[in-house]
Amino acid sequence: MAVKTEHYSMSIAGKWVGDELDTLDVTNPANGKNIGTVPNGGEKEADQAVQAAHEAFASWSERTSHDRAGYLKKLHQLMLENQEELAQTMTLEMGKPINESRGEVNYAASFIEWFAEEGKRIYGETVPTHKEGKRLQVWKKPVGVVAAITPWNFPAAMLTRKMGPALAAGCTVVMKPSSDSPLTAVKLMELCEQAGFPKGVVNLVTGSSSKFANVIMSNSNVRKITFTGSTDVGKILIKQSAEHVKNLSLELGGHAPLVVLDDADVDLAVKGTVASKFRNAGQTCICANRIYVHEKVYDTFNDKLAKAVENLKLGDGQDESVDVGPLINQDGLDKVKRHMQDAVSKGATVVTGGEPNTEGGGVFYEPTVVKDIDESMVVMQEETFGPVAPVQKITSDEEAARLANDTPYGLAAYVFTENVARGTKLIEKLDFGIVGWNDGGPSAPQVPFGGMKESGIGREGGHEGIDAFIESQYVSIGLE
Ligand SMILES: NC(=O)c1ccc[n+]([C@@H]2O[C@H](COP(=O)([O-])OP(=O)(O)OC[C@H]3O[C@@H](n4cnc5c(N)ncnc54)[C@H](O)[C@@H]3O)[C@@H](O)[C@H]2O)c1
Ligand SMILES: O=C[C@H](O)CS(=O)(=O)O
Repeated sequence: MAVKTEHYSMSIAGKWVGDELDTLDVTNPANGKNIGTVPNGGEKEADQAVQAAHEAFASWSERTSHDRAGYLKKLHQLMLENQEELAQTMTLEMGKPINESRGEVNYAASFIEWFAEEGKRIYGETVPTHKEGKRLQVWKKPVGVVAAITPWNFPAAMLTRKMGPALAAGCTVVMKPSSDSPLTAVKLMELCEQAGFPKGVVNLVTGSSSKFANVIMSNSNVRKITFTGSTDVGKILIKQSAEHVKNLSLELGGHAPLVVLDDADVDLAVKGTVASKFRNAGQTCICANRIYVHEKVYDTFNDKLAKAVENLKLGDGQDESVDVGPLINQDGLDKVKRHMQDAVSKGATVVTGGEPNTEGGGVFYEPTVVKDIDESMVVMQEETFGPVAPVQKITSDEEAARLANDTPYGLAAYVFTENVARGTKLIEKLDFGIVGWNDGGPSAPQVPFGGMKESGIGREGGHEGIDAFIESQYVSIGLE
């Protein structure tokens, strides 16, 4: 794809705006080249977007769910028709291999499709009365204006996983993507415009996150804030939300354990480990971060995993044959290097990989397997967010459960065993919102995705995913 440095705009109240503002550069992490600029929006633009969403809310929420579904289904169709442009944009701005980007577009579109229909199933209740002359009902209504803040690692899916249910429920939306990957959001906004969403129903602001947060936390017209990103930022937002008791949904960081028991199908476990660990160069919230392998299969697993990892091709995601792209930026590379230096200094052994590669201005790290790991190493304590598979030996199911749960995080976990009883008993002990059992890729639009402990509050996707955008209104009807 020919890369030209283009300026892109924000969209507020159906108008493309912000061209008078300073700009933020968007950089291709595979080569460090500037691929575009977006407006560096501030509090004024955030306020304007909230006002536009507020003014559009009454008419949008009064439409029927079937009418709203029509717009969402049109957006779904446009996303699939424009899959290649969305995917190419995604790969250019955040490095994901092009085939993964194409997959993400389909995944992102699936949330729009699924929630177009789910919006038709927002049922109220009639509650048996306790008193003659009274009738008790529970009505469901859209929460109102929704502010959505999203991360860079899934530039399309993290937005549609929020805007899909929000719009289906009758809410209007103000989106603020990561400044590391705003261009996919711009393209998505263009498709919303083509789908015919009324002006102000969907708005896109780019620029300062903290200024955007200041506005959405203090503006009474914002009734819901939905955030996906790191636990550290999530904690900042929780504190900020206290002053006006803002309704928050949080999808935060992970540090997934992956447990291989001695009766596991080792080939399947290796396949699942590669699928989970090296997707998006290890930069997903549910990547296996800590791998625990029973001593009886430890050597076999490590040998097979190393062979599989050595077959992974590292390079520019625009190359169709590449399996692992760059990290998002130098900070991401530095964190991976820090984790590896700490592990090796404490006795870990690199089985394959283990080196950074910044040739041509990119920020790459070789797909890596490292063994002789123990829990004192930082790689087993902090989310690495990179293509490093640290493997620690275990001797029992009990030790597996103890080590797996020994983390503030609780997003995803993986268990490989062929024994139903062992798997059931182990998974029941795990404090994680998502568990892959003999499966390294659990995500889907129709299931509740989210974490326990410091991995978040609430769920996205599935029946539960639309609840975040609905208020229950109890109506007590006197018939005297
Ligand atoms: N649980 C999930 O579903 C999920 C999904 C994707 C990513 N993540 C997590 O996100 C992290 C990686 O993404 P990231 O680097 O973009 O995370 P991040 O927390 O640095 O940024 C996320 C978003 O928040 C914005 N932001 C940053 N500081 C802010 C502030 N003070 N106030 C308001 N907004 C602010 C950023 O601009 C970005 O848009 C990882 O921890 C990953 O596990 C979680
Ligand atoms: O990075 C976090 C994403 O939610 C992972 S997934 O694409 O939903 O599996």
